[in-house]
Amino acid sequence: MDTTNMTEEPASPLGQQSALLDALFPGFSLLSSALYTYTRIDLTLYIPLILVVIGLTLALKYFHSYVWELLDSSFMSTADIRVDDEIYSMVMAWVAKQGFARRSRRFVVNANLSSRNWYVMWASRHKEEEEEEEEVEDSGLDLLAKPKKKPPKKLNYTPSFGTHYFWFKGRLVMFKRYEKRAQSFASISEREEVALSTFGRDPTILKELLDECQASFTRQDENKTLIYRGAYKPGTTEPAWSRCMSRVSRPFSTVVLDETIKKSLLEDMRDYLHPHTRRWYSNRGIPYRRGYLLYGPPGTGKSSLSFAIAGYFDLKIYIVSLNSTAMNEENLGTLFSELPKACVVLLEDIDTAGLTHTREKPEVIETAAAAQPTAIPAGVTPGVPTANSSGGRISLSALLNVLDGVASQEGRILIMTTNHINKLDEALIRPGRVDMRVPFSLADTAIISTIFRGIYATLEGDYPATPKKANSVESTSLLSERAAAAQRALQAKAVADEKAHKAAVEEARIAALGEAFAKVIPSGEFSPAEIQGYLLKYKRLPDQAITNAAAWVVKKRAEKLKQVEKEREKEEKEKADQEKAQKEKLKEKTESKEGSEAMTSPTSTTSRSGTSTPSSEKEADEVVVV
Ligand SMILES: Nc1ncnc2c1ncn2[C@@H]1O[C@H](COP(=O)(O)OP(=O)(O)OP(=O)(O)O)[C@@H](O)[C@H]1O
Repeated sequence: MDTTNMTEEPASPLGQQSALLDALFPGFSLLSSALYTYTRIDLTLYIPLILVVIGLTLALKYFHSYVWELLDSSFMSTADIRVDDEIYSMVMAWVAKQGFARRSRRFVVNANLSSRNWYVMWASRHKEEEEEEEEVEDSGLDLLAKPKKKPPKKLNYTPSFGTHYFWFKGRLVMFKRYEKRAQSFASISEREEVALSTFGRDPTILKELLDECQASFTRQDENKTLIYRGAYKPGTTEPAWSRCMSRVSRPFSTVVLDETIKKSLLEDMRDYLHPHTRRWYSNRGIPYRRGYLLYGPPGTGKSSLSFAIAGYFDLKIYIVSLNSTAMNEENLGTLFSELPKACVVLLEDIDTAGLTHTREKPEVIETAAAAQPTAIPAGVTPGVPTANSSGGRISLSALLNVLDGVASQEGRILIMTTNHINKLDEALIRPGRVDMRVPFSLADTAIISTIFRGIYATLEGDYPATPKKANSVESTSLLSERAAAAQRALQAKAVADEKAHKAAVEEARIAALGEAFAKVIPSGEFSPAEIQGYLLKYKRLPDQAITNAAAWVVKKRAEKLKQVEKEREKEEKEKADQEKAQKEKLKEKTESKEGSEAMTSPTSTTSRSGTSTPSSEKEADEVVVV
């Protein structure tokens, strides 16, 4: 009897089906035979069941997404939020403060201020400001006390990709953050998309939510000047304004400037920004724009005044860096066309912007710009800079086109600052482009003492308030309520009077010291920035500042002399180098000319004069050339 066949394992029932199943589910036969060997379970028997389950799952998935899509398109309202729009930062900053974001199990964490996302910067900055406030409250008056060790910076959390649910005003809202697969080349933060949805066809609740996000964002910016700079939109080479920071608005009074100039500047701007003025301009066909030129030596307050103006009129400030490597006419035009209706546009140090000083050669740069209309990698503008003879990327004509062009938003205040007004082309500062010129000068006696008073005046919030004394009236329980109130009022008045008297005495003392200081500092020799820098070394020691002022003047003069000497040497060296280079160029030219003459000689020389050129005549030629 052949026992071999009896002891043999029964043939696997997979048989011929295995090839087909393997094609459908790779590795199926392997898995099935392994399962059969160890558990004696024949998977092929379950295939119909497995297929039904898979089919059902797919059908359910399809049905679910179909139903969801139907629901989404017919019964839901959705707000799509673009990541390159400011509202994105507003929504994310709001979301970061919500409970559902804090409880989220999958989240995005940001730690650093240099994050691309403005909302992170915003949130961190506000946290820092809150911490600073707390620090001020906690610290005493001991200025020599060792600073407390700061705790590590708090992290910011926002929900990660997926759908997150939360309640807003009794309605269920979905916060969806997902990846845009179409842009798989961009970084993950640039690919993301955000949307807010709610059930119901009425989107009012979403609009209310977005309003709240905006309100909470802007509430933090009260009394602040918002500063914007040109930047590329995330993941693109399209220029757009990007909010780079917000600063506590500088009170106009802290910029020291001739009072009449200040007053007329303010009146002019107030009139320009008046709601009726726009109509006045349009009725007369005059473009509703106004330009100001602030000129004067460095450190005299031009930028400070620009920021103070923006703060005073509660306008955003847009800073244009004409020197930026990524700036060209096209980008500048786009940025100007995207300015809001009323704002301050600041073109700083316009004389150093490398504008061509003529309007005759614009075609060179335009050709170059046309050849390179898009795809400017951040920080690089290939081709364009070389077209500009003075090294800038924008020609004067291009800038003028942008300033006057149809794309340039009406209603803006244009402020240009310069240290060298005489270096500017007349076309740039002609009336219509510059309607008011504001001179800034080195500090005279009045400015010196004003700066001194500004530094040493005791202002609200300089020091923590002294702890309140126990109210003696409270304890006198025998006094009637009315008498106690009267006494309290009297006491408060006495305290206020005493405070006012002390403040007046202190003010007079500082004013006298300011005058003494102004006598030591020569008028018209130092900029307000230099004087402020000196006084900051003696922040709380006005007497010492006066005592050491004369020595500072001597030191500063020596430094300035040295600087002038250095600059002169540099200029002389540059001049000598230029002359040398010119001579070498000429020499090369002459040599090549001689060479070509020698090659064509004697025919050419004979044809010119009929005789061979005598050496003396050749020398004479050379002299003429030189
Ligand atoms: N007129 C001024 N009044 C008050 N502060 C001033 C004045 N001038 C300069 N300062 C102080 O000096 C510093 C530098 O001033 P600012 O940047 O405004 O000068 P600037 O004229 O714009 O200089 P630059 O031409 O170099 O850009 C600031 O901190 C500012 O507070």
